[in-house]
Parts: sequence; structure tokens; C-alpha cells
Amino acid sequence: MLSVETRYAIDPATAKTLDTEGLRQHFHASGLFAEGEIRLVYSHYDRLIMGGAVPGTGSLTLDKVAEAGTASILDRREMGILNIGETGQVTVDGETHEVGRGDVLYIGMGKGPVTFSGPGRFYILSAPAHRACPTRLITVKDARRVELGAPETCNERVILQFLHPEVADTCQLVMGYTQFKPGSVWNTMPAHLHDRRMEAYLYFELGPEQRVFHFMGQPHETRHLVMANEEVVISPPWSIHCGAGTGAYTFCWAMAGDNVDFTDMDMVAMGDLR
Ligand SMILES: O=C[C@H](O)[C@@H](O)CC(=O)C(=O)O
Ligand SMILES: [Zn+2]
Repeated sequence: MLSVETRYAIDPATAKTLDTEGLRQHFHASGLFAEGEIRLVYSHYDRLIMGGAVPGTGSLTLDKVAEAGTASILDRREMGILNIGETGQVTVDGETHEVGRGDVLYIGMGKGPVTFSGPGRFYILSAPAHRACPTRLITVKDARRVELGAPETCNERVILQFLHPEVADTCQLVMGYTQFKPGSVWNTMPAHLHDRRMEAYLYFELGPEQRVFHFMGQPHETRHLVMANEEVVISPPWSIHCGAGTGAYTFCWAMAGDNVDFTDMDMVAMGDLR
């Protein structure tokens, strides 16, 4: 079963007038991982699609998505799939890929439909594409690792980059996930902006009683969203995106937009945050 929810892009002047519920309606998504279902969110920020596929005992096929306006979802799109569950299978273009926990499968434009099976919990990301890049399984050991932060600032972490120009060729999608050293809870602090690209975070491996306070908004006009396990936050190009957890967690970041240069960030000075 497929369900798709559309989220329109709004500007920062509108966003600053919203209350908590209004902010959540635009920028927060939950319940994406339901057994026997594919649930997608179609964002008008860079037309990124985010979603979950949990095949359970059966299999699930992702093919036509009316919102994309093509016969099959990947006719003019590329896709990245992160498995946050047990090892599962993704079949595409006549080939079945064994995707382990923490592995990422990249699927190039024109290669759909995509079939999911096994005990995986698949996080789906898709962006419009203009050329076909090779479909490729990128395992945890293939990822590029960037160590950042320090225990004194509670942000000691490693950024694992999977869809990144030095690891795998893509059109727009840049993605990976960030893991923390024990006791570190702050992600992406000091904060940054990249007006060239939007970003989406999936928070996962978070205990049921734990939450991440995710910060968004322009640097002089910040707001927070309280995030539980396996929830997504859409970060507009004009927004900071950072957070602190009450406990351990991992988060998947993904970007789409005008460039694929991971380091093209405008750092925000602490003194400019309000
Ligand atoms: O633009 C890049 C993204 O915000 C993330 O990669 C940041 C991140 O994972 C981190 O600092 O922990
Ligand atoms: Zn960013």
C-alpha cells in the first residue's frame, strides 16, 4: 500500500508566524515506517521525496507515484535507500541487492520500479535527476568518514558520507548519517546554512522515552521541534538545522538542490543566534 503526503514550500516570513502545530504540519513527519506499507512525503523544497518502506513478511513495490507525474517514480528521478532495520532485499532492474543495517543503495534515473522485501526498514530519499548514474550498493565500510566535535562540547561525532562526490556519483542527492560518541548529544552545532540546498533529517536509534530538540528557522528567528524516534524534519534552504538529544541517537541527513558540495556551508556565528 502506498500513501503520499504533499508538503508545500513556504518562505521564512510565513514560517515565523506559525505556532508549534503549524510548524509541525509544514516541517515534521512521523509514522513513515509502517509494516506492509510505503509512506512518502513529497516536499516542494527541491522536490525531495522522503519516506519509509517496511515489507514485513511480504514484499512492497514502488512504481507509479502520481505526484511525480511519470509512469514510474524513477523515470526522471534518482533514489537513495538507507536500511535502518535488519538485512533486507531491494530488487531493481533485474538485480537483488542485500542491504544490511546502515548500508545505502543508490539507484540511478530510469531504473524503477523498486521492490522491497525481508526484515529491513527502508528509508527512501528521491530527488529529480537529469542523467543516469550507476546503481550501486554502498556498505558501511565504503562510506567516507569525517570525525568532528569534542567531548567538552558534547558534540563528538562521526559523519558517514555515502552519496557524496568522493564516494558515489549522483545528480542532486547528497546523503549519509551521523553517529555520536557516548555522552555527545549535539548535532551540527555550531550551526550552518546552505541556501543552495534544502536538507532533511531522519532521527533514528532513539529510545522510546528520549527526544531530540531540533532547531530550525533563520539564525535570528529560531524555533524548535521535538522529535521522537524515526521522525523526519524538513529543513528549508533558509533554515539552520541542528539538535540536541536527551539520549543517544543517530540521524540521516540528505540534501538536494543546486550543488553537491558538502562543504558549501555558511557557518552561523554563535553571537548571531536568537
Ligand atoms: O550540511 C550538512 C549537514 O547539515 C549534516 O551533514 C551535518 C551533520 O551531520 C553534523 O554536523 O552532525
Ligand atoms: Zn546542512
